[in-house]
Amino acid sequence: MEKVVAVSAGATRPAICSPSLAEVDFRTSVKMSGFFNVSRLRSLQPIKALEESATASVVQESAAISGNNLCQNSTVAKSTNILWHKNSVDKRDRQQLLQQKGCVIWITGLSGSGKSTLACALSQALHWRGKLTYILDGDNCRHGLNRDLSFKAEDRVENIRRIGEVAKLFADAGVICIACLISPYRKDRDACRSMLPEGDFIEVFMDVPLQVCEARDPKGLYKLAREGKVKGFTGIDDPYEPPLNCEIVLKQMGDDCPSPADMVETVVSYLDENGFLRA
Ligand SMILES: Nc1ncnc2c1ncn2[C@@H]1O[C@H](COP(=O)(O)OS(=O)(=O)O)[C@@H](OP(=O)(O)O)[C@H]1O
Ligand SMILES: Nc1ncnc2c1ncn2[C@@H]1O[C@H](COP(=O)(O)OP(=O)(O)O)[C@@H](O)[C@H]1O
Repeated sequence: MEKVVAVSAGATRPAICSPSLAEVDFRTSVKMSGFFNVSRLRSLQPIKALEESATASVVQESAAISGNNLCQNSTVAKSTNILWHKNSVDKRDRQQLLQQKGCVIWITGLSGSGKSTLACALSQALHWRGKLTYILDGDNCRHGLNRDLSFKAEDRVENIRRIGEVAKLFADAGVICIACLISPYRKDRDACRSMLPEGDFIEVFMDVPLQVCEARDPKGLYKLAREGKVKGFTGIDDPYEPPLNCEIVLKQMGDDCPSPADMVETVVSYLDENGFLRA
């Protein structure tokens, strides 16, 4: 796997700015050409052939997209007598429409390491390039989808698994899905990786020292954890397992943390070089 280390802040990088007219025009034309491609595809393919291919590939599709590795995950499958329904519009069609490849950018790191800041800046930069993104933020998901989960180990495992499953659906929709959650356990991040086709899970490690995160402490939670008022806080009295071999490491160099714009550039370059920004 390729490892990219971000340069330290101080290097001159273009600032994130609003879209130019040329970019807006490009965006419009991408949408239009995508629409015509899919319409043409559908009109050329007889309905019967579509139905046959739908039935024939029940097993393949469920293995590729659904849960062929469900048993490796934390939950045991309890549903029985279920069949996978294949749709006539598939991931390739959606990617053609969007002129991009669906994938998951999984941002992991301590609280305060800058996960949400990067996710937000990255989503904005890609949006301006006409790319469809969606952010799954751990904090935000805990307001709804994962509101029943605490921070004890088994609930964190389930939090990671659910976000992994949702991220997989977004990637299948052709979207560049940005998941940003502490996800402290290596095994569970790897389980999310294994849900996706090879190469489509891009793990980004915010390699920021605990002291820096603690000094930032934007929510005051480190202070509460040090005072013993919040128990089981990651990095203080709960573990964080850094990735061993992830795609991108965004590392603090000396006293300088790379700026969000530098980090965005590193990730966008990776996406570009690996073909995710075209169909
Ligand atoms: N005990 C404990 N440990 C760590 N974090 C805590 C805890 N309690 C609350 N918070 C806040 O919840 C945010 C982390 O949620 P995640 O869903 O990303 O966590 S995890 O992946 O399930 O470990 C995290 O947000 P971020 O700072 O954005 O990471 C914290 O603000
Ligand atoms: N690259 C950066 N350099 C300096 N400060 C940053 C950087 N990224 C984020 N921050 C600041 O650090 C704090 C935590 O960032 P946040 O994105 O909320 O982290 P996380 O989502 O990992 O908890 C915020 O106050 C944010 O403004």
